[in-house]
Amino acid sequence: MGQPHATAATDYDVVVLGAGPVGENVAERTRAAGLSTAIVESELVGGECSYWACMPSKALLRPVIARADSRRVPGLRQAVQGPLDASAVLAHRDAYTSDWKDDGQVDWLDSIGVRLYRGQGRLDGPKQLKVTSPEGEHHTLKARHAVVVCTGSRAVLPELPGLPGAHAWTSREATSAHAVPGRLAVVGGGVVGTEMATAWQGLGAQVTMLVRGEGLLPRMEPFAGELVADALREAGAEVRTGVSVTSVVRDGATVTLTLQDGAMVEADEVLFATGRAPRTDGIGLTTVGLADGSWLSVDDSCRVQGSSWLYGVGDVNHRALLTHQGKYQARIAGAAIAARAAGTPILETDRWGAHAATADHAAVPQVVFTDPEVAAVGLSAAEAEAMGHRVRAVDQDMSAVAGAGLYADGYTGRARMVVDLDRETLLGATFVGPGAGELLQAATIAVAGEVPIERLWHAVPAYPTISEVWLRLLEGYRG
Ligand SMILES: Cc1cc2nc3c(=O)[nH]c(=O)nc-3n(C[C@H](O)[C@H](O)[C@H](O)COP(=O)(O)OP(=O)(O)OC[C@H]3O[C@@H](n4cnc5c(N)ncnc54)[C@H](O)[C@@H]3O)c2cc1C
Ligand SMILES: NC(=O)c1ccc[n+]([C@@H]2O[C@H](COP(=O)([O-])OP(=O)(O)OC[C@H]3O[C@@H](n4cnc5c(N)ncnc54)[C@H](O)[C@@H]3O)[C@@H](O)[C@H]2O)c1
Repeated sequence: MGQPHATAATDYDVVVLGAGPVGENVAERTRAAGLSTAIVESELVGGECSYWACMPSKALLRPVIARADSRRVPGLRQAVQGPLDASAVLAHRDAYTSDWKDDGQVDWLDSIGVRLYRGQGRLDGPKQLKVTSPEGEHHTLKARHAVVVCTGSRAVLPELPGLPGAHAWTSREATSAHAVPGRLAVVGGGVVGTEMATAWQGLGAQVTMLVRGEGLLPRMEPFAGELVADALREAGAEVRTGVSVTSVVRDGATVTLTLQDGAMVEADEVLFATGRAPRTDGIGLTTVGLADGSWLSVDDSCRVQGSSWLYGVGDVNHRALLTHQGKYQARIAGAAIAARAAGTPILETDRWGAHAATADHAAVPQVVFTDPEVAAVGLSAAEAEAMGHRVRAVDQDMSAVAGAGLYADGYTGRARMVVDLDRETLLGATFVGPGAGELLQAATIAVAGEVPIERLWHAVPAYPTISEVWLRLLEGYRG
C-alpha cells in the first residue's frame, strides 16, 4: 500500500465544510457571485436531509397519509381498507434516496463549477482547512474570504444503562430500515418521534410512544400535540406521556425498556428521537479559539460571533433545525460573503435587510407530516407572551369550514392565529388538520410581510377551500 501523500495548498475564495442542503446552497450562491468555491463532504453530497431525514421520512409518510385521507372520503373509503404494500413503500423511499447514492448531486456541483473534495475536513487555523480523503490523501485548502461550516447535526442518545448494546434506532435507522418491525417503541414526542410513529404504525408496526413530557410536540400550540396523539391512538398506537425510560436491555430479537415506575415495555426495535447535537466535534474549532463540539453562535448574516471570516450556516448554528430555513440562511450568508468580498462598505443587516436572516427570529415555518398534519409559523401564543408581546389568540374549529367538510368526512382540525394587539399584525399561526400543510405559505407571507389585519380582510379565500378558515379567524378577531 502506498504512503498517504499531501498535496500543495489550494486557494479558493470560499471553502464550505459539509455538503448537505445548506452547504450546497451556500456554494451555489457564492459561485453565482463569481467567487471560486470548494466544498468538502465526508459522506454523501445532499447530507442528512436527502438520505436520512426529510426525503426518506416524507416518502414513507406520504402513502400513510394518503390512505388515511382516502378513508375519510365517502365512496372511496371502502376501496382503501387493506394494508399498505410495505415493500412497495420502502422501494418508493429507496428511490427517493437514489439508493443512497449521490451521483446526481455531484453532477450538479460540477455543473455549477464548485470543486468537491471528498473526505473529512477540519479547520487548521484561520482561513485554512485540512481534508483527509477516504484514500488517505491530505489536501490543504485556503480561503481568501470565508470558511463556511455547514456540518449539520446528529441524533443525541441519552446516557442510559444498556443503551450502547441495544442496537437502538436513531433517525438514521428509522428512515432507512428495510423491514417493518413487529413492535416499535419510540422514545421522545418531538417532531421525529411523532412523524416516525405515524409512518411505522401506518406501515404495520405496533408502535408504543414513550414521552416524558405532558404531551406531543411540546414546542407548538398545545392543541397540535393533542390532536396528533388522539389520531395516533385511533390508528392503533399506544401513546404514553409522563414516562421516563431508565434502562434498556436487548436480548436477541427483543429489546426491553424499563420505566421510572418499574414497568417494562418490550419491542423488536426502539427508536430514540431525543434531539440533536452539532456535528462540530473534531473539526478543528479549537484551532480558531472555539470550543470543540459546540453549536456555532452567529450573527444575523450567519458570521460566527467575533470572527471576520468564519460562518456557521444551517443546523450547526442552532437557529432553526429545518432544511428550508438553513437554505434561507445560505442565501443570506452567500450574499453577505459576496458583498464583503467585493468590499461593500455597509451591509444591509438591519431587520429584513438583504444580509440579515430576520425570518429565523420572526417567521420560521414548519410542517409536521403527521395525520393530521401540523403547520405552524412564527410564534405560538405562549412564546409571544413570554417575549412580552400584548397578544390575542383567535381559535377556529376547522371542521366548520365548507372546504374542510368536502375534503374529509368528519374533518377534525383546529386553527389559531396570534395577533399582536399593538401593531394589529400576525405574530404566528397554526393549522392542524388533514391537508393543513398547504395552508402554511399564506400564513408565512402574512407574518413575514407584517400584513395589517385590515388588509388581510381584503385577501378573500376561494370558496369552498379549507383556506376559508382565514375568513373565520379574521371574523373571530374583528367580531
Ligand atoms: C428524521 C428527520 C426528518 C426531517 N424532516 C425534515 C423536513 O421534513 N423538513 C425540514 O425542513 N427539515 C427536516 N429535518 C431537518 C433537516 O434534516 C435538517 O435541518 C437539514 O438536514 C440541515 O441541513 P444541513 O446542511 O445544515 O446539515 P446536514 O443535512 O446534516 O448536512 C451536513 C453535511 O456535512 C457533512 N459533514 C459533517 N462533518 C463533516 C466534516 N468534518 N467533513 C466533511 N463533511 C462533513 C455531513 O456528512 C453532511 O453531509 C428532518 C430531520 C430529521 C432527523
Ligand atoms: N417535518 C419537519 O419539519 C421535521 C421533521 C423531523 C425533524 N425535524 C427537525 O429535526 C429536529 C430534531 O427533531 P427531534 O424530534 O429529534 O428533536 P426535538 O427536539 O423536536 O424533540 C426531542 C424530544 O425528545 C425529548 N427528550 C429529550 N431527551 C429525552 C430523554 N432522555 N427521554 C425522553 N425524551 C427525551 C425532548 O423533551 C423533546 O420533546 C427538530 O428540531 C426539527 O426541527 C423537522
